Amino acid sequence: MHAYGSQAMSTSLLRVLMRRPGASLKAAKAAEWHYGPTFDAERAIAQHAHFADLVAQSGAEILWLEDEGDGMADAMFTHDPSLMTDQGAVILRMGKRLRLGEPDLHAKVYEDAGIPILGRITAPGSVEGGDCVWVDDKTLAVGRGVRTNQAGIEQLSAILAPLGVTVLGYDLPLWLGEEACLHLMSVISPLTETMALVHAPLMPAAFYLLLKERGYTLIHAPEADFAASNGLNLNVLPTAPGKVLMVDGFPATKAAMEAHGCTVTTFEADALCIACEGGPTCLTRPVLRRAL
Ligand SMILES: NC(=O)NCCC[C@H](N)C(=O)O
Repeated sequence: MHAYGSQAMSTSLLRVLMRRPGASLKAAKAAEWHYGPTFDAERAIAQHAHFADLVAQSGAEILWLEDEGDGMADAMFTHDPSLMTDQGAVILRMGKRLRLGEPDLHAKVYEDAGIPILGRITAPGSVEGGDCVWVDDKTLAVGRGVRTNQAGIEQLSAILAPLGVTVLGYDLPLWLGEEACLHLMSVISPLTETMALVHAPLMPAAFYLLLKERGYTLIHAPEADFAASNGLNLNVLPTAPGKVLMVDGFPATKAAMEAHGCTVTTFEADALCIACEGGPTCLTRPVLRRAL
């Protein structure tokens, strides 16, 4: 079996790139990184360790990056600096200035692991992984917003065209402003190949309609949970179809997924996810997903 490859969001997670937060997170100033009032680096590190245990227990092999003090506090959100395809990785370029160094970390991991790199997004283009959603294995939806721009979408489209992949760009709203993190994945988490948890009011309308046309079942996450969690109730990681990891404390969202047959495991993440604006999908870059 190949040790890489994924053009899906919810098939079984077999291999994943993660970065263990450490010295850089401890040194991070919340105001500079736009972290919220519940930020506490020591607790975030402990919560990340528990989350990583759950990922490992799901059966996924974790490729680890270590945080030894390079100053890249957000690099624990490994979903964003690269994208995986069935043919290899694409190295992205971050829209958040403080994160510009991260794609090189991913390029090195892939080179060391013998995973081909298909291309790289270059200035003035920017694309973050959190803005990319595989609708099916030949259709990639990309949110155009504060983090991902039109130049980036055009570059990504050219890199993926030889794979027969169509890239569709959708405008995101500004919502809480330029400094905040609103990715396309902030308003949708695929749960199976045809079911997703969504926050419809912030979804690009044309994207919402595309999913309905494709026969997706859209589960509307309770709006009170979305507001209370800074949107992190919605950011759930499938480790297999219908089997997800989610941030603890939002039972109504959990119940909505369970009512659709999902198995949901929660972990405490107030200091990690809610404070740092990134959930379980953001903390993981799937390297290998397969339908088993
Ligand atoms: N895919 C994601 O939604 N990633 C979350 C990234 C959070 C990080 N603090 C950021 O602002 O980029």
